[in-house]
Amino acid sequence: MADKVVLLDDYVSMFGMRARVALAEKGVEYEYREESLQAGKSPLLLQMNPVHKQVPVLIHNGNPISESLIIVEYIDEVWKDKCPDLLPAHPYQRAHARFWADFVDRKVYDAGRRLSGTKVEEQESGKKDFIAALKLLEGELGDNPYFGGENFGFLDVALIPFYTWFPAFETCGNFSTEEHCPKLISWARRCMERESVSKSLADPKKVYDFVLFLKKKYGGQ
Ligand SMILES: N[C@@H](CCC(=O)N[C@@H](CS)C(=O)NCC(=O)O)C(=O)O
Repeated sequence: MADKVVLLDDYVSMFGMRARVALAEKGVEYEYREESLQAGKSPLLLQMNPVHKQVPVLIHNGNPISESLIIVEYIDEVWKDKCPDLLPAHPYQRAHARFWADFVDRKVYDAGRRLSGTKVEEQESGKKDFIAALKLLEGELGDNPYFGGENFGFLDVALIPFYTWFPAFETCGNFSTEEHCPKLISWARRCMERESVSKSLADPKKVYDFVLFLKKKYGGQ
């Protein structure tokens, strides 16, 4: 029997984009179900992710998998024969890739949320922390084409969706990521040359519109 794969997602979600990129890398066909979170959560989302009630959720033959990094690992393990593994083979390198992906969630996401948020007192510290986190990631990239070395891998999948949010962050914080982290921007452009990435990521203009919508909703300027 053919696999039935469904992705519950929100178009502008950086976490959902990770699942989309990983599925595209592996050439997995799936049904995309947009959860318009502003309009409320669907009964299916609440049933499939009763703990966090968040997207993305991957439903594979009826079994739900939540949390974007866990989803990417799951996709990598299940569709092994489709393309080179996203996670490295060596346990130390796997741990290293997971460490930096976790860093993206703790530092980059958190700083971006603050810098594009509505609390003026948090915006400046968010901007400072965002640039500092990207500089650390740029150091981790070094002179490699990808975080996975020569091959596009797990940390590339974890970070590249944030690139679609950069214009919104830059406009909110009045700065240029490229001025601070030119090598990281070259990396992002390299990733965008992959069809699996370019066809899976959101349009940055729509992301920016979403940020403006949130600002208006929660009372920012
Ligand atoms: N750690 C989660 C974060 C997921 C997340 O924050 N999803 C957001 C959309 S970007 C969501 O569903 N928000 C609705 C809510 O939290 O109620 C992951 O990596 O999947």
